Parts: sequence; structure tokens; C-alpha cells
Amino acid sequence: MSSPVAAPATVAVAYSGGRDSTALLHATVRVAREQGYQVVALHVHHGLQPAADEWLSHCEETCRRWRQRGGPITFAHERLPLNLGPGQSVEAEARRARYEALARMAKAHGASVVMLAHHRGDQAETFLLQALRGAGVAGLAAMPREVDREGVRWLRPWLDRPRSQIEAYVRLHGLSYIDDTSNADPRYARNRLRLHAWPALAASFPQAEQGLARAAAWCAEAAECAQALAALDLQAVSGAEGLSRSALVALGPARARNALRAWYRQATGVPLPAQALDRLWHESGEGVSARVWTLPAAVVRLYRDRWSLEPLHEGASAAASGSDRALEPAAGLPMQVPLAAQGSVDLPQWVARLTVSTPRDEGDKALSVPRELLETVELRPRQGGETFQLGPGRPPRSLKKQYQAAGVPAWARRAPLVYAGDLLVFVPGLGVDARAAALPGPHRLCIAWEPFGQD
Ligand SMILES: Nc1ncnc2c1ncn2[C@@H]1O[C@H](COP(=O)(O)OP(=O)(O)OP(=O)(O)O)[C@@H](O)[C@H]1O
Repeated sequence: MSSPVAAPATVAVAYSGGRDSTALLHATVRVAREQGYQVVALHVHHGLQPAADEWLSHCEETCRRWRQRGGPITFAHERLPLNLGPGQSVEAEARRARYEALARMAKAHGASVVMLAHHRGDQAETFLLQALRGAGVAGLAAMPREVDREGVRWLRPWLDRPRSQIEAYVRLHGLSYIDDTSNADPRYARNRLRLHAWPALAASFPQAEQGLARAAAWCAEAAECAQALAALDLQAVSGAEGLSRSALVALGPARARNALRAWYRQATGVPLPAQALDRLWHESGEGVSARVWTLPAAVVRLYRDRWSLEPLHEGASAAASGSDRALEPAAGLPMQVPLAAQGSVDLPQWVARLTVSTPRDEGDKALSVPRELLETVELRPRQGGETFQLGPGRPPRSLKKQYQAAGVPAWARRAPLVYAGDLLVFVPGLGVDARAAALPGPHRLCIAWEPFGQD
């Protein structure tokens, strides 16, 4: 009985048709032939350039020729429509979509490794571009040699190779490749660097490529150390109710800010912008006991020396939220409040206050309720199954649907609901229930939910 023959392993090469990926694909096919594995060349057709169809044909034709000569190679491609949202950059969106498509194609062809043809010159350029943007060590680390993402392993086997070696390889083997004319477009920062700044730099500093790539490698190590230190520091300053500000401050600004950055990133999956970090840091000095910051991906609260964080989008990890126990709905609820008499009630567990005021105009009046209703209200936690009516003549809908329709973030949905007897009167984030506003009564009051220090 013959034993089953194992299928040869397949590696993928991201093949744009440019000089570097042509060289990498050629070299990979040569080695694969000797060692008995398969290569799949992956090409992404972006359709951004008029010549994109020609590039696709060129790449397909090159692979066909190499295969005819005995190369263990197949060709795969994907056409990508570019759907740009408002404010998105073509470059960034094309890159994101390209990596997704490459991963998809690799998996479809049984390849768990995708090789990219970046070399030392690309690494040096990336370092410089990051430095010009004012990046920190994580950005200055530039491109990793190996990384697992999108379910595949990305490898840059030539990251230490000088550009000149690749040029020499292409000449030696007489390889034909595509010269992308958009590489001369000065609207792109990388092109301006490559065309104007780099030749001048390299003329004055012949070791620039090597030196900058080495600096990127140092930054990659420094970024790893900073991450490890942040993990230790966060562990030391975290408690049930969030991060202790004073314990963080005692670490000194560099370590404290490093930990805050890591804390935010772990919870939201995105970096904390430098300006946002500066605000958090400067606006939470000694003497500030309650404050809320609405940052791009999270709401951060400071209350009695504790920082807590709530990601704004669903699905973000809550693990690093500093445990928002103080904000959980059950804290202190239900609670009876003589709201009409008191005028306001501070609810520090929600870093907010509930206030009443007399209506200033007809608009306010339409959203007001009779004063008697608020003589004693009860603040209750949300139980599920409540309904809320947004305006007169509109049907009451489930509170959950109303929150969703109004885009009330998950953390704000934990605020208490205001009841008069069994009537739901007011919901933070949504306002007065129209059924309560429809009740008659000569003396009217408006209700508001005011987060402390909200920007
Ligand atoms: N359209 C594409 N299809 C497949 N792979 C791509 C594509 N564009 C880029 N890549 C991969 O990403 C790497 C870096 O991209 P970059 O835009 O710097 O290269 P390029 O100028 O298009 O071509 P090359 O690096 O081949 O000279 C390429 O070497 C290649 O491995």
C-alpha cells in the first residue's frame, strides 16, 4: 500500500509587478524549485491607475512564463473597488484593503505565510517619514520583519538588504518589471522623500540607509520595553475602581504617560492621540476630583483619584477599563430624591448631576413635566423591557431601540432612569418621555442630565 503523498507547502509572495517584488518572487521560485514547495504570487488590482489592467496582464504573463519553464508557481489576483469614506486617505485605505485582500487570497490558496518585498531602503524611508510626523518609538520602529495579522504570517525577508543588492539581482537575471508612474507623484510624502530629499541625504551621508534602518531596529526594542514596563505599572496601579492617579503620578511623567497610553490602547484597540494624552495629563492635576473626557475612542472619567475608561464602540475590550464598578447601575439604586424641592442631585457614581429648571421658552415647555410629578422621584437601574416615547404622536418603542437610534453609547446607558411612581419620566441621553410631558399641570419643570466637567 502506498502512503499518501503530503501536498507540498505553499508560500505566498505579494507581487505588485514592481522591481522589488519581481525580484523577491523570482528568488522565491528558484528556492522553491530546489526545495520542493509551491509559490503563489498574489496581485491586487486597485484600479487606481489607468495602467492597472496592463499591470495585471504583465504579472499574470510573467508567472505563466516562469511556470512553463518549470517554476512551481501559480498566480492569483483580486480586483478591489476603492470605497473611500469622508476624510479617508487614498493611500491608507488602499493599503488597508490590499492587506485584507492578500490575506484572503493567501488563505484561499493554503498559504499561511505571505512575503513582502520591503528592503532596507524602504525601512529607512519609513523611519524618516515617521520621524517627520513626530512619531514615538512605536512608529519609529517602522516595519516589523515578521508579524501575525489577519490570520497569516507576514514576512519581510529582505528588510536588512540594501536597495542596491536588489537592483543588482534584477540586472543579473534580466528581470522585467513595471515602473509605476505614480511613484513620481509629489502629492505623496514618500515620493517627495524618495525623489528629492533622499538623493541629497545619501550624497552627504552615504551610510544613511544603514544608520536609519538600525535606528528603527533600536526603536522596535525600545517600544517592546515600554510595553512591558506599562504592563507592570498598570498592574501595580490598578484597583477595583480604576487606575489610581496618585500612584501613577508617583511613577513620574514618562512612566505614567506610557502606562496611560497602553491602558487606552488595550481597552480601545487604537492609539491614544498625543494631544488627547496631553489633555488627560494636564487637566487632571491635583485638586481635580471629578472630570469626564470624551476622547476619540473612549470616555475617560476621573473620580476621587481614580481613572476609569469606557470604550465608545461595542466590542472593544473591557478588560482594561480599569473595572468600572463605581459606574455599575446597581450602585446606590434605587434612590428616592425630592427633585422638585432640591433643584439638583449630585450623582458622583456617574460623575454627573440631575437638575431641574423652569422652562425658558415654548420649546422647553413642550419638553417639561408638571412639578408635582417631581416632588419625589425614584432613580432606578435599567431592568430591560422598558419603553420610551421620544415625542408627541410617536409610538413608544423599546428603550434599547431608542438608545440605538439616538446613538447613546453603551456606558451612558448605565445611567439611572427617573421614575415618578411607575411612570418613566426621564432617561439620561434621551430626555423626557413624551407621555410624562403630555400630563397637564400649570407649574412645569425641565429636567437635565449634566456630566461633571464634560467638554
Ligand atoms: N498591488 C499589489 N499587489 C500585491 N502586492 C503588492 C501590491 N502593492 C504592493 N505590494 C506588496 O507590498 C510591498 C511594498 O509595496 P510598495 O508599494 O512599497 O511597492 P511597489 O512600489 O508597488 O513595488 P515593489 O516593492 O515591487 O517595487 C511590495 O514589495 C509588494 O510585496
